[in-house]
Amino acid sequence: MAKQLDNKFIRTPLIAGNWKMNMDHQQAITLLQKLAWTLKDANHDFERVEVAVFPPFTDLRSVQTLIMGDKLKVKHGAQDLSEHDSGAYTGDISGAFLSKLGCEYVLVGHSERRQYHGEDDEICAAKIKAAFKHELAPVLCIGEGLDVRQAGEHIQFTLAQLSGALENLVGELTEAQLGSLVVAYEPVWAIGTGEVAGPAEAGEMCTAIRGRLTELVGEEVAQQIRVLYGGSVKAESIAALMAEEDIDGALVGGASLDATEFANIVRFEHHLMR
Ligand SMILES: O=C(CO)COP(=O)(O)O
Repeated sequence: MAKQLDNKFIRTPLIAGNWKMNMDHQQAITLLQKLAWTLKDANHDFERVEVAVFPPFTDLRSVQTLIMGDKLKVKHGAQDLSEHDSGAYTGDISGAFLSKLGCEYVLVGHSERRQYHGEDDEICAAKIKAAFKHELAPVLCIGEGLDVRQAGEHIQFTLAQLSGALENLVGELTEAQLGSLVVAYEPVWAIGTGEVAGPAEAGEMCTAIRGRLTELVGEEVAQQIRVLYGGSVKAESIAALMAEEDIDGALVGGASLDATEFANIVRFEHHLMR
């Protein structure tokens, strides 16, 4: 979320861990407990840097129970949702169910869903709408593949994904809803490869995303929307990324499965003593 100070919006950094298809519900409890203890020992200020985890669907009830029971300040979300509320959609998960499980966020259009499940901008738009309907803040994932990057067309490609998902929705959403949106720039060539985008390159893209958001929703709302970077983020690379003006956090994959490493990413301002 963003706070207004002297007519300037201060966006609270968000460090989010996308566990993907890893950690059953028992492993999820162990990982989340270790993360919570590590951050508590470091006196982490969750108001200063927000922390969220995105476990597999089967873990969400266990995660919700642990967070509620131990009053943890870690937030949680889901990795996907159906564009439908209920009905004959075998295997799909409704945003209504996710909201009941305490989810505050939901990923929409992750590149792996675009790749393996054929999710396009139209489906992403429908999922964003469903997310807001069920009071979930959507995290819209966009980003180019290696071929597009090598062709030097990565900025227009990524901005087209952003516009494709949002432009027909803007008139139906409130400013509060739009301001709660999160956009995650995740260049596909950096996901799972160990090749993190350089801060300048990631920063340039996120500034371009902020510019397109301004065109779509206006300056005031665009300044509230957090733009994250994702793609091989590690404790050693996060600080330089966060120094970029339009990067408000990270969507972390592999490194989020290691509580100490992820806690060091969260504590990017002052890494934990190893
Ligand atoms: O896809 C990602 C997060 O959603 C990034 O994954 P990695 O951090 O493993 O590259």
